[in-house]
Amino acid sequence: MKNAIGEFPEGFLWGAATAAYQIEGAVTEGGRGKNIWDTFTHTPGAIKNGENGDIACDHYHRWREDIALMQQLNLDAYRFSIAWSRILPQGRGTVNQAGLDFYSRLIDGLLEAGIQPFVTLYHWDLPQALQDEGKGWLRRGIVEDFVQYTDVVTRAFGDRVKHWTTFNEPGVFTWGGYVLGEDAPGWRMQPGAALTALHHVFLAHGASAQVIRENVPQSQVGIVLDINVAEPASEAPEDVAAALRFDGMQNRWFLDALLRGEYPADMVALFGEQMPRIETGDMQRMAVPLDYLGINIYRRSVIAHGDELVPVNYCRVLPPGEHTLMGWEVYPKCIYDILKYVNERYGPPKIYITENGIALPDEVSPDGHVHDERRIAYLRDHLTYLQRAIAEGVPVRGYFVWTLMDNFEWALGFEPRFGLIYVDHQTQQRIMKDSGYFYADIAKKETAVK
Ligand SMILES: N#[N+]C[C@@H]1[C@@H](O)[C@H](O)[C@@H](O)[C@@H]2O[C@H]12
Repeated sequence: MKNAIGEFPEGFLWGAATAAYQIEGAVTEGGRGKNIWDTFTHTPGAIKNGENGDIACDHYHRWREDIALMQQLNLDAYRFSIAWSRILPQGRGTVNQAGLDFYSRLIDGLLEAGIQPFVTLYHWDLPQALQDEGKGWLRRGIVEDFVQYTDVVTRAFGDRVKHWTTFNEPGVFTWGGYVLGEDAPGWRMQPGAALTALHHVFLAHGASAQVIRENVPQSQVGIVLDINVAEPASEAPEDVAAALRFDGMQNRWFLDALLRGEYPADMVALFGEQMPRIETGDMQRMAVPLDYLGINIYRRSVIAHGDELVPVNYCRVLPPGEHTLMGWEVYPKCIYDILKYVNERYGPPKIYITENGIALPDEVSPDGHVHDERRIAYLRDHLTYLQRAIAEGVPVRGYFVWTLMDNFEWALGFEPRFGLIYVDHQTQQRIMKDSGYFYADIAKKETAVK
């Protein structure tokens, strides 16, 4: 198909992405159990401006309106996550039928609108009961809980949902949740805790993939990683070495483990005593074949030696130039660089760009519109580099903007606006931004030439 950016493969999917906790709200409705983000956001000082996702975008009640907006965007696909604690309020055991019913209605609505559902099983919102019972992902037994959750939802929706992502950004929620304290459950522990949690997530991923394939004929199974090419801040040996350690922690730890069944030797040596306990067969259990790799990409990573983050000892350098409301550099070539990096080293069968977008201080102009020219430029420039990577043979089969609508941006609350659709979080009014009209034009199918 051809559009204003250029030529894309036939069947290329134009989508947008969200996550349950960031948009649904209704946290005490429909039998939903408490999760770790409910707890974390109500912890004083944890979230900017003391904000939380109790209401968020009220998507739980407004999903029909939101599907209509997806149709206006000409979306082929919609990536969303299921809240584990809506399905299994205590994390395991009794299934909440009202939770299944909500997602069933959403999936039926998407299909009726001609939009393919791409489901993420876990986008950071662990049932609080599992956290309370045994420190959440630090307990190896959680793998069986995730298997039960996978079994319930794939039996319920596998007749209509074919694309299943097990985890979103496992590195972020383990490192952020168990080391940096920036994400739920907000623990500041040793990197060893994050590595142990991550090992159990990898095991849960492998076990979940098998259940998905057993329950869903013709399923497509993948995982979403935030991979990022590291550039040394200078030619100084300590910066070059720091960039290699960043590449090891940010990229090879995940790609080697999940695609090759081994942790990278240089990082194993670096972590030493902090390595997780690996039981016989673990590495084979996690390295199950994938139908696709999801990549979230926002920026490049310029890395220098740093003394804080022991033992990886790297820090990010922010180059001059345009920056987003997240304090991230705008560097569109990052999408080309990461796709070439992954394809040349790992050669996954299929890749989706599962998140790409920019946080801006969007405002409604007196004319009632949101003139977000910078987001249009960001999307246009990244898509241009994406098209170049595809033209050079990288098997990218779809692109999902982060995000459909302005939502709860975790520890930063509602201030960073990433949406194609503006949301007034007081009134819940939705307004299509100029970038939404731009994206709708990109995504629209060429009208058949009569
Ligand atoms: N920050 N930021 C925006 C975006 C976040 O809102 C998503 O939930 C994550 O998957 C990923 O970090 C990217």
